[in-house]
Parts: sequence; C-alpha cells; structure tokens
Amino acid sequence: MALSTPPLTKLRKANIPWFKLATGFIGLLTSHWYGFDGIQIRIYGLAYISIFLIYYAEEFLAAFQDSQEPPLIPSHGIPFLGHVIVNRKTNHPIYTLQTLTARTIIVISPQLAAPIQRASKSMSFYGMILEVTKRLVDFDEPSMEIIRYNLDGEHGSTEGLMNESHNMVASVLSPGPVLNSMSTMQLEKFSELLNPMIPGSESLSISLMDFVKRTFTTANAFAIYGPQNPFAMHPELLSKFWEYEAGMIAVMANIFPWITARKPWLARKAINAALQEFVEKEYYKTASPMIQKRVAINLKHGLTTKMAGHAELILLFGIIGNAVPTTFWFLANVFSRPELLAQIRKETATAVTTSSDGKERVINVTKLKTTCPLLVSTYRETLRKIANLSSVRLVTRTHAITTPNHRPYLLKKSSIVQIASGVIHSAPSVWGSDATEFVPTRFISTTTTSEQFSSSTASAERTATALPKNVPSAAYRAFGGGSVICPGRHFAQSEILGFVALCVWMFDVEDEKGGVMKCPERDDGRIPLSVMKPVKEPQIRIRRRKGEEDVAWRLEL
Ligand code: HEM
Repeated sequence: MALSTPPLTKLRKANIPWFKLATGFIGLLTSHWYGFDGIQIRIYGLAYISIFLIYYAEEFLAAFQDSQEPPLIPSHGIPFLGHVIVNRKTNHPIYTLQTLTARTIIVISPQLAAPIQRASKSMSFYGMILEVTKRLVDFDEPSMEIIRYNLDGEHGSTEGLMNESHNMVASVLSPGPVLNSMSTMQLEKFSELLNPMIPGSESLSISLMDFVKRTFTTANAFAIYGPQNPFAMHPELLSKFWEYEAGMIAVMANIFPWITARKPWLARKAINAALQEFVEKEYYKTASPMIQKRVAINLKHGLTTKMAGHAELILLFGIIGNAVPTTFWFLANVFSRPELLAQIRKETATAVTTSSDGKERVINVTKLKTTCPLLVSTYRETLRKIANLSSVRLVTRTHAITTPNHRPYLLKKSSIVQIASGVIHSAPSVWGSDATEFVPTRFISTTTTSEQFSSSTASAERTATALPKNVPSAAYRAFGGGSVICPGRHFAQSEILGFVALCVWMFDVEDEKGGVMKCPERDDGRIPLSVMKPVKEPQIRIRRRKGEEDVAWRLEL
C-alpha cells in the first residue's frame, strides 16, 4: 500500500471483518424490539465497539503502518499479548510483532541480518542488554549511571566505561601474545586436572555436564582470574555458580527473589561477596592482564569495589556460561557416534607427538585448528545446532536497510530488533534439506575460504571452512555478529578443540550400562541466556584408554 493511500482505503483493505461488525450493529439497533431501553442500547453499543477495537487493534496498526516498515503480523486471539504466548509462523523474511510495551522486529533472513549488524551507528546493543546485566549481576543505580554514560558514542568512540572496557577486551582477546598466554595457561590447566582424575584402570561415574563444568570452571578461573580467583579461594562457589546459572532467570524476574528463587539468589550473593573480596583484597593484581585492566577501568570510572566485583559476574558468564554447554554437546556428539569418534582419533593423530620413552604425549592445538578439518567442522556444526541466542539491538535512529534481492525496510526509532539465530540456523532455505540434521562434515570444503580456519597446505586438501558453499556469512550466528561479535571466540575455539581432543585421546566413555552413550535431546522448552541445554544430562562412565593408563598428556598451543 503506497504512503499516499487514503485512510478509508487503508481501513477497507485492513484484515477486519467489517460485515460482522455491521451485522452486530444492526442487531444492537434493533434490540429495542426485544425490550432494551435507550441507555442499555448505548452501553451495550459502547462495550461492543470497545471490544471490537481492542480485539482488532493490531489489525488497525498493521493497516496504518508505513508501507516500508516490516509488515506487522497481528496476533490473533489475545491482542498485544498473543505473541508472548504463541509464536506465529510467517514466511516474511523480516516482520514486526507488537506487544503492550514494545514493537519488536524479527529478522529471519541472513541477507537482512548482515546490514542490520553492520548499522552499529543506528542500533544500540548495550541499550538493549544493560537492564538484563543490571538484574543479572545486581548493579546499583549509581553504577548504572556511570555505565550508561556515552553508551552510543555521542562523546566519541572511546569515552566512558563501556567503550573503554569493550575496546580493551576486544584488543586483548584478539590473536596475539596476551591471548596466547591465557590460552596456554588454560590448556596446561586442563592437562593438570585431567591427568590425575581417573588413575590406572579405575572408572568414574559422573554426569557428563558436571564433568565439563568442574574442569572448565576451575581451569578458566585460574587462567583468566589468576591463582587467587574466587573459586580457588572458596571452592564451594563452584557448585554455587552453577546453582545461580540454573535459576538466574527467576532471580532476574525480581519478584521477591529471596522468597521465589531463594537458592539461586543466595548462590549469587555468595559469588558476589567473593568477587567483592577479589577486588578489595587486590587479588585481581595476580590475574590475567585482561582482568587487571578491566578492574582498573571500572574503578577509574567510579565503580565502588563492591560493584567492580559484581561487574566480573557478567564476564564469568560470558567465559564459562557458553563454553561449558558447547563442550558438553561437542563431547556428546562425538562419544555417541563410534564411527565419528574413530575418524576424529585418526585425524587428530597428526597433532599428537609422543616422547621417546612413550610416557608423555602432547597435543598441539594450533595443528588441530589447521590440519584437522573434521574436528573443527564438528565443533562448528555442534554450535550451529545449539546456538539459539537472538542478537538484539535497539533502533536509536529511524533508518532504512537495503540489501540485494529485498525491498528496503524502514526501521523506526525505539523498535527492538531481534535476529532470530535459532530460526536461521535451522532453515532449509539457508543450509539445505538436511538443515535440521547433525552433519559433522558440513563445514568441510576443498577450498580455503576462511582466514580463521584455513589450512596453509595445498588448496586441494580438505579444510575446515567458516561457511559451507552458498551460505551467507550472517547465517552462522553462534558468536553473534557486527561490532559486538563475541571477542572470546578465538579463546573459546582453542580451549574447546584442545579439551575435546584431550578427552578423545585419554578416555573411553560409556553409558552407565557399559553401552555407547546416547546423545541427549535438546530442551526446546527452555531458552537459556547461553546455548541450548539438554532435556536430561546423561550419566556416563569414563576411564583411561586401555594400554595407555599411565601416559601423561599435555596440551600445547
Ligand atoms: C562457545 C563459546 C562462546 C559462545 C557461543 C559465545 C557467544 C557469544 C555471543 C552470542 C555474544 C553476543 C553477541 C551479540 O549479541 O551480537 C557474546 C558476547 C561476548 N562474549 Fe562470547 N561466547 C563464547 C565464549 C566466550 C569466551 C570464552 C569469552 C571470553 C574469554 C567470551 C567473551 C564475550 C564478551 C566479553 C562478550 C560481550 C561483547 C561486547 O560487549 O561487545 N565469550 N558471546
């Protein structure tokens, strides 16, 4: 409908049952034949029109939308609330949903996601997530005022706590010496933890998720937060961190959380107290350069030591919250498929060296990244299947996005944009007819297309590729995209590939009855703030591989 369409034409074309309305009205007007008096008819008439207007309010909004806006999809049944309850299916590549408090634009086309994530000058990431962060870590209002300063760069791109911290974190986590030293420490810690875990021919019965949680939390905390990290100083916090993670949505709902979500609320209190101690007692001065700089920036901008402590909770979630469930799924995918396990063992042998006496074996993680395409591809496919977190942005300036093969779309100020990663990751139109299946070789190609995963060897060899052929770059959303693409993705890749290769080489894993473990189902009913969780966490029996019980394993970068 053109901008100049007269209002009456818009109303006529709106998806509103005018005939029904008219017959209802005629019924009302003739109701005096049945004994209703004038006042009753007026009251019923008013009620009838009000209910009609409310019921079809979204249809009216859709009719009067700017023709360039993403089409508004009315929720039939419960106006303004229907979308919160039921997800309506639509074929539009981008569309608008209206709720009582917000106008949300959903993007399910990767071609349209690309210009949106590039438009960081007209869309704000922090404008969307700060309220979530405040509730997640329990920031006070004075800290929020400091944090909100210059969020969208009106005083330049480096001013203000958030800009300074964002730029510093992105810089230290980029490939280079600081990242290498953190990754090296992390990999060493893994071997230190795993070598003595299951001695000789003993076996350990454990939940696979707990096995990963225990190892990653301890190793990450040490490599990033140093030897005086909160988990080293207070070992009981390891289980408390995950208690909070399991109940954080209920705590963040903030409805008397000390009653309604007591366990996770108490867990957060204990972690925050330890993080405060970490800052106050200056334990952070023995941490990685990233944490030393981060705490210094927070204090310099005026956060109290208590709030600078709380600020670390969000980063802990960034570091461990995604890496742990990702590693869990990666291990479950590999150990539940004996053929894939055998192929990965064979392939990764190129990255393993053995000492002359056979007592020490070392896995080189750089080699895993460059010469083991099946391992890398399985990692990326694992993430494709479980990374579901929408990229959210707040539109700060009305503007149009344009991209080939689509008409321009107008995004109005104050709308919320959600790039629906989960929908894009499972779309057959993007990934092919096997989009919903787990295909470990999906990210293997015979040509080098990725700077991150490319091999230095001849182009005819199989290499891991960032994207299968014909898949647009914004379709792979595990790490978000644009200016807030996850800065930890390089660190995550090294630690996760290294850890999985170590487990593959060191251990045999069975289910509790001694059979092949089953890959659990994804819990689609629970949308966490990180990657998806399983319906049930499998219990496994894990032991050192036969004949290699006494070998000491090490990971190197
Ligand atoms: C498999 C593991 C990981 C996944 C799937 C993941 C995913 C993500 C995603 C989706 C975002 C948000 C981007 C957006 O909304 O557009 C993000 C942000 C972030 N991630 Fe990761 N992440 C992982 C591991 C890590 C690690 C290990 C670190 C740190 C060492 C880290 C640090 C961060 C930080 C600091 C941000 C915020 C970026 C900003 O404020 O600009 N992540 N991550």
